[in-house]
Amino acid sequence: MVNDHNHLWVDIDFTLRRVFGKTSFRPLQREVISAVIDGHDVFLQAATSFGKSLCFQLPAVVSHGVTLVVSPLLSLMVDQVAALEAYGIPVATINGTTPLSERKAIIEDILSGHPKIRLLYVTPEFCCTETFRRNLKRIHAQGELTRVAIDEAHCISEWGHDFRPAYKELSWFRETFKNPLVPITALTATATPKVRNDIVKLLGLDKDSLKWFHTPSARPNIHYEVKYVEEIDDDCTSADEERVHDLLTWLDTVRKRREARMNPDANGESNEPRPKLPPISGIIYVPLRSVADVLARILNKSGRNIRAVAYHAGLPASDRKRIQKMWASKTPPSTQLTGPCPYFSIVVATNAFGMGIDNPHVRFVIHWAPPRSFEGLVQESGRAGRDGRAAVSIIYYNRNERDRVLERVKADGRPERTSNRFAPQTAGAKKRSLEARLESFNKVIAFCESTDRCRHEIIREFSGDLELEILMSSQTTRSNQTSSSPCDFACDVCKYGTAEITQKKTEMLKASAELEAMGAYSADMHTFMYYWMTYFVRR
Ligand SMILES: Nc1ncnc2c1ncn2[C@@H]1O[C@H](COP(=O)(O)OP(=O)(O)OP(=O)(O)O)[C@@H](O)[C@H]1O
Repeated sequence: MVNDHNHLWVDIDFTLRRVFGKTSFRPLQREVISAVIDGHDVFLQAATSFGKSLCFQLPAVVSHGVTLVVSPLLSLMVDQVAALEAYGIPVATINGTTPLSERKAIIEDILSGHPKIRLLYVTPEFCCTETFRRNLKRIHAQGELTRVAIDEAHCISEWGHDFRPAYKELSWFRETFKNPLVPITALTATATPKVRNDIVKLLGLDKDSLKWFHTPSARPNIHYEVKYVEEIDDDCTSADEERVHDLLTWLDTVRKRREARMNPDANGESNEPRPKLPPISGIIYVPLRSVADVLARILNKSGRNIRAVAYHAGLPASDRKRIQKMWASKTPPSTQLTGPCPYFSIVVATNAFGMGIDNPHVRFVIHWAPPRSFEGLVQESGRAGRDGRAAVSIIYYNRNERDRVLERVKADGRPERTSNRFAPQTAGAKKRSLEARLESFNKVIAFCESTDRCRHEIIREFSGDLELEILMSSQTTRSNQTSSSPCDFACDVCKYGTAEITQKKTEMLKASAELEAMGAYSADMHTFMYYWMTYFVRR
C-alpha cells in the first residue's frame, strides 16, 4: 500500500508548526515521516530523545482514519496522550484505568465509520483481547485503520531487555490485516542486530518495501564516564560512604563551575546562587528501593541545598504520579517547588523511572551501581541532555557491586511482567531470556571495564550500529546524519587518557582484592567468570 503523497508536504510543514509548535524537523524526521505517510513499513531505531514519537504522531494527524499505537507502559501512554491533547489532537487511550463510559465512547467513535480519534494508545496485552480484535477488524473493514505503530519495539524480542510476551502476539496484525495491508511502524532506541531481526520477523514487516532508519545510538552531547570506586561499606542496602563522598565532591565541582561561569569575577568562590538560577536537575539510578530512600535522605541533609526525592515502585501510586508529573513538566523545576529554590533537584530512582521519561532539563544521570542491562544503560543515561545541551552520564563501578548486580540479573525472572495469560512463557523462552539478560549485562561490564576505548564507540559497537548503516545505505532515502559517533573528548577515556583511567581502575581493583581477602563479600565469582568468558568466546 505505497501511496503517492507528495501533495502532503505542505501539510507536513504546516502541521509541524501549527499543531506541534516546532519550528523545524530534526535531521531524518522528515524522511521517516515521508516513508510512513507513503505507506511503507518503517523500522526506526534512533537515539533516546531523537523525537521518535513525532514520526508516527504527525502522519496520524495528516492522514484520515485511526493510527493504533502499541505502548508498553501506562505512564508513557498517559504522558503522550496528555501532550497530544494539549496540542488539540483527538487522541485516546484504553487501558485498565479507563472508566467504562469513556471506553464505550471511544469504541463508538472508532467504529462510527468516520472516527474523530486519530491516535489510539493501547498496551500489547489489550491487543490480545478478543473483543478488541473484533473491533479492530470492523475498523479495518471500514477502511479506517490507517497504520499501526509499535513503540519500544525491542520488547518484542526475548533478546530485548524489556521483553513482554504479549508483544509476540502482535504478529496478529500482519496475519490479519492483509487486504488492504495496514502498514506498521516499529520504533526503538535500543535494539541489537538479533533483536532487530526478531522484530522484523515477528511483525512480518514487508522486506521489499520496508524502510530502515537509524541514528547513532550514543548521544554526542552526553559525556560518558565510569568512576572506579573502592567499596568501604559492605551493606548493599545502604548508600556506600565512598560513593556518597565522591558524589558530593562532584556536585560541589559542578556548582563551582557554574558559579564561575555566571560570575567570573568571584573565581567560583561565591556561596550564594544567583536568585533566578533554576536548579540543576539530575537522576540517580540505584539498584534497590532502600538505597533510593537512604540516598535521598543523605542528599537532603548534606547542607548543599539539594532537593532530592526517592522514586520507586514501593511508593503509593499518588506519590509516583506527582513526582512524574513534576518531572515531565517542560518548565524548569524551580517554578514548581515551594520554599527556597534548591541548587540541585535530584530524583533518586530505581529503574521504575525509565523508558520514555522526557524532561529536557536533566543535566546528569548517575548510576549508583552498574545497570542491569546494556540497553538499560543507554535508555537511562538517555534521560539526560534531551534539550541537546551538554549533559553527563556517570556509572559508579566496582567489582563487588558488579557481582551483586549479576546475582540480581540471574534471579530477575520478572514474573509480574513475563507471566501473561495470553502468552505464557515456555521453559525454552525462560532459558533464552536468562541468556539474553546475561549477555546484555556482560556488555555493561565490558563497557565499564574498558579503559582504552572511547565509550561512544563501545555503545555504537554493542548496538550494532554498523549493520544498520549498511542496511540504510542500500536505500535511496538517505539522511544527512553522519554515521559515526564522534566523541570529541566526550568520554573519560578520550578526555583523561587510558593511563589515568587504568590507574584509577587499578586502585579500585586493589581495594576490592583486599576486601575479598578479608571475606567481606561472597559473590559467585565462578558463575560470573563463566558468563564473562563465554560472552567473549562467542563474539
Ligand atoms: N522537530 C522537533 N523540534 C523540536 N523538538 C522536538 C522535535 N521533535 C521532537 N521534539 C521533542 O523532543 C523530545 C523527545 O521526543 P520523544 O519523546 O519523541 O523522544 P524519543 O525519541 O521517543 O526518545 P526516548 O526513546 O528516549 O523516549 C520531546 O520533548 C519532543 O517534543
